[in-house]
Amino acid sequence: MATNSSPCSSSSTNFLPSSYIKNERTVLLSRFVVTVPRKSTGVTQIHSRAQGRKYSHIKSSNGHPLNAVSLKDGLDGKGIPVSEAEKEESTLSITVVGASGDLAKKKIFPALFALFYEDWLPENFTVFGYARTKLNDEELRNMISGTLTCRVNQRENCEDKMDQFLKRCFYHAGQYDSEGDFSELDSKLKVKEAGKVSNRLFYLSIPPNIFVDVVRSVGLRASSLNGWTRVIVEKPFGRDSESSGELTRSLKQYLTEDQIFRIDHYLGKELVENLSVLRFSNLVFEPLWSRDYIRSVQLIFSEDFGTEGRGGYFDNYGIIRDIMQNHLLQILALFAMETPVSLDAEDVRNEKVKVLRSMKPLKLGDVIVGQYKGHSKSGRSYPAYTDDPTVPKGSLTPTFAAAALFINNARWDGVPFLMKAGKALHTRRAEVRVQFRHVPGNLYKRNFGTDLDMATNELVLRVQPDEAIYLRINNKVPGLGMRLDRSNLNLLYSARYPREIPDAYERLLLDAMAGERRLFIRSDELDAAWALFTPMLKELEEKKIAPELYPHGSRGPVGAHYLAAKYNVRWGDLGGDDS
Ligand SMILES: NC(=O)C1=CN([C@@H]2O[C@H](COP(=O)(O)OP(=O)(O)OC[C@H]3O[C@@H](n4cnc5c(N)ncnc54)[C@H](OP(=O)(O)O)[C@@H]3O)[C@@H](O)[C@H]2O)C=CC1
Ligand SMILES: O=C1O[C@H](COP(=O)(O)O)[C@@H](O)[C@H](O)[C@H]1O
Repeated sequence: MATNSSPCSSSSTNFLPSSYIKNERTVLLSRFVVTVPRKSTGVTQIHSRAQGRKYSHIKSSNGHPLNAVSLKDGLDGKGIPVSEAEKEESTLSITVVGASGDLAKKKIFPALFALFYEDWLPENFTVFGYARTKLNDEELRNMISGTLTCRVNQRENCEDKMDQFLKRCFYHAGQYDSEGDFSELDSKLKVKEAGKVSNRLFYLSIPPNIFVDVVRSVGLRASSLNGWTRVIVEKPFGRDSESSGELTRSLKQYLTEDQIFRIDHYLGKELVENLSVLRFSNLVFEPLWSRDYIRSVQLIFSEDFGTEGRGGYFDNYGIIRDIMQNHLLQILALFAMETPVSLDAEDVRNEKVKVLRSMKPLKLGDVIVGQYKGHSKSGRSYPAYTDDPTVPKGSLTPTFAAAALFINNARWDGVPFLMKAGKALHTRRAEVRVQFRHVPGNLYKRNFGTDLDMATNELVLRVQPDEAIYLRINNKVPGLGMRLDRSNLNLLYSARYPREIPDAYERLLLDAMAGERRLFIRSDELDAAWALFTPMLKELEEKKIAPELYPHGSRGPVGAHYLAAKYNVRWGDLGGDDS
């Protein structure tokens, strides 16, 4: 079967011709219509190898079977049905570029192992680590073995599974801008692929200044000749509209948009994924989902540790770019979008872009910034942000910010979407809080006391830790009198679903393998997101606005309260009676 003959449409298919990658190599290939014959292997043998594995019916996160998604309804690039044998003949190699780094060790290798542990990876898979650090295969295995864990509730065969997984892991040391080094990687990949249809996923777990170098080398020297090639790009995608646009243009010299998987790991979190389910599959919520009933929406992120070792990266970005412009804004878009036509990636992303483009660019007057200072408590001292040796002295980079955003459409006109994000605060938490309006003419007003705010209903989606969805309602305290209190209707995940919740990276890696783009950021979404934040960020930096200092481990600067008060709202996380 010929696989290399023509440039492909933008659909996702397991048999994307190599010309799907725009580069010298593929231009050549498409010009001379090179075809790579697929070696055939015994069908019986392949079937027996595949017996009992989940991968033959893998589902991506929107419920599509993996094969249906990645093989485009079981057709190859020319509409020819692809047999089961052919599907199983393909290989998948996942190359983690920046394998020696923090994210790779902490998240990516463990997520790959978790997928392997639960039989989500295909039969023929290989994992390669790539970085400059000189390591051999065994050293890579030793390095990552310390961070692999088995599901708490399924520890059987854990050691065996780890050994099996580690045997599939290999390492190639190379420079990020060296086409020669990537050619060598290509040769090693080919050996593992053994002439089968090869699908290649590259995870760029590296600093952003080398994204383009790597994509160039991958595109020119290490892309698949007969299968698909996809690249997962980690954030930050630029630091403003211009640099983000420049990055997108540069990447698109070597890749098509459909090959670029811009990851925002918050989209892979269980509760974020559930947001649309909650809204669109329950009759009770959607009718309330508008300015008619909702008084404010709050998106809150806090960490109880500082930049710790990442100060060098962080100082160039700050909390607004690190958390708000991506993670919190993505949640906002999912929260506020109209009902998509379907769960297909483009339908969902079209709705998200519409919301983002309906928003008013953030004004400096609607933002407050803070930075943590050193603090001593119970004989222990906690460092200031500027005590980090990788942070320049006198840095004005915000480690905390609160902002009020507005959506200029009929559904949300006038509703403040308040965001708050900070490092080195008193707790680690991420949540969405929906505050409903006061009950009009309430029969029970006098039972609430003077503070009507205390009596508003609030729906809380606690993304982490202790995933939960709860609704704060007014309730009669049992007894002969008529005393009301606020109680929670509480769906605590650990009680309802005792199974361990997969890490966000597992879901996202699986989707990238399946060619499912719904949870990845499209370039127009990214443009719209930067358009909202860039003017304010520029002004903040040009005016050298000094952040309000807050003690390490505190609840953050008081300015956040004034910002909420400006819109007649209180932060819901400060009420103190959370479940
Ligand atoms: N760590 C985290 O929690 C998160 C990280 N990210 C993003 O993921 C990506 C990777 O993050 P992380 O693992 O923390 O990054 P690291 O700083 O650990 O870098 C990863 C690897 O890249 C190489 N590298 C580092 N600096 C340079 C440089 N200046 N020039 C060339 N190579 C360099 C190093 O490998 P070697 O020297 O061996 O080549 C290093 O091990 C980044 O884009 C980051 O923003 C996103 C979310 C969370
Ligand atoms: O993207 C980032 O996210 C982490 C927080 O992720 P979480 O899944 O642990 O909540 C944050 O620490 C980091 O600064 C940021 O770059």
